Amino acid sequence: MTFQFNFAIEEHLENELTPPGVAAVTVGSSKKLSVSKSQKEKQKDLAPAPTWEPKSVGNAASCQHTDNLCSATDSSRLLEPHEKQCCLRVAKEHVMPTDVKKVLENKVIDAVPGLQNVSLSVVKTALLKESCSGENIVSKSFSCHSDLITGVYEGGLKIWECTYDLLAYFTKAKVKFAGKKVLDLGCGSGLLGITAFKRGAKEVHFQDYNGMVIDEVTLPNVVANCTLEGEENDVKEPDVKRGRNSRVAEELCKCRFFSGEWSEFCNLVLSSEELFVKYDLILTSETIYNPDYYSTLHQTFLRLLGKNGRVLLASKAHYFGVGGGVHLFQKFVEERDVFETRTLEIIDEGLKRFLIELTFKFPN
Ligand SMILES: C[S@@+](CC[C@H](N)C(=O)[O-])C[C@H]1O[C@@H](n2cnc3c(N)ncnc32)[C@H](O)[C@@H]1O
Repeated sequence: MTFQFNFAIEEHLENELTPPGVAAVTVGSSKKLSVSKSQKEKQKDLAPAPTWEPKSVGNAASCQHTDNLCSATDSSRLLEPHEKQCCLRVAKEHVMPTDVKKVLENKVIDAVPGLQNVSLSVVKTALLKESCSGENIVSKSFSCHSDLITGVYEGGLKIWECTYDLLAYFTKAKVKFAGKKVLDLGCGSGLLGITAFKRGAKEVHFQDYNGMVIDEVTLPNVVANCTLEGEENDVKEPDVKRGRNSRVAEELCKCRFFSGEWSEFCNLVLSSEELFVKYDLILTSETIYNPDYYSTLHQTFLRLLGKNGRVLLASKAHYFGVGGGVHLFQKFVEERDVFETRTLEIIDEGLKRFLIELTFKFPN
């Protein structure tokens, strides 16, 4: 296991935050941190080296080769006592500001094939500078050398590679979104939901564990993809501009944003409308890494998926360090006997990855 920290940060921050025994190395234009040799050797014992080898998944994903996952016990050593208990993060709906352009203030836009995405390194640097405000997930993740801290930060400030697998599948399999109600579950950057939205979904809901991810990444990404297109032909006439702005606002009303733990999120959405219409499609990428969450995740599908709906799930075969993976999850689902699982695709290059569909076994 290569134990690298993927955040690009400014040098002065790095000096302040580099824990003892950790060496900073420069890779290309971004700084990466690696743990001291003895820690690295320990990690080697935990995971077979070849499975951690970098792989290429196209331009956009090429900088995100490795996942640094630490188990609950590993990460809890670095947490405050109150954070060590597994807490149910309360769910909350995040409302789109009236002036949508405000969401993009201080954001730098990166190119992801066919989509806009705020630069995650810029977001992380800004969050680090804000030091202790908010959830402080970036500095905690930094201290843990991990892309995940169980119950504190669940990885939404990175685009995980299975997102790209699912995006490619949408095109290859001509997945239909028109008129559908879609949930991007564990959305992080929200690229799956954004694609569904751009391809005609009737309504798209985005959920992430961390409110900060929704505010700093998901919302800006939705706005960027809704408003930036055709910006270069920007019109000067106020009437035309007003018309277009109201059309954008109308479009954005089709999106809703939620943070919080899955069972709390279910309670919130189910009670948010008198007659909640369940989702036709639940899209979810890299959300089955932790077996402790399987029961809640299964319940979420059960409670929120329409009877003829389907879940499209993308995952690595196995997540070293946390223990989850496709076979374990499929076994869990089979034992519950509620959903049928079908393997749609196996991507067998670099880290083995799977695309899976879940549908109700007995829709009636
Ligand atoms: C590894 S990240 C993947 C992010 C994104 N789907 C991607 O592929 O880039 C896992 C996501 O699942 C969500 N998540 C994981 N466990 C969760 C839980 N127990 N409750 C709520 N959200 C959870 C996190 O918010 C996070 O965004």
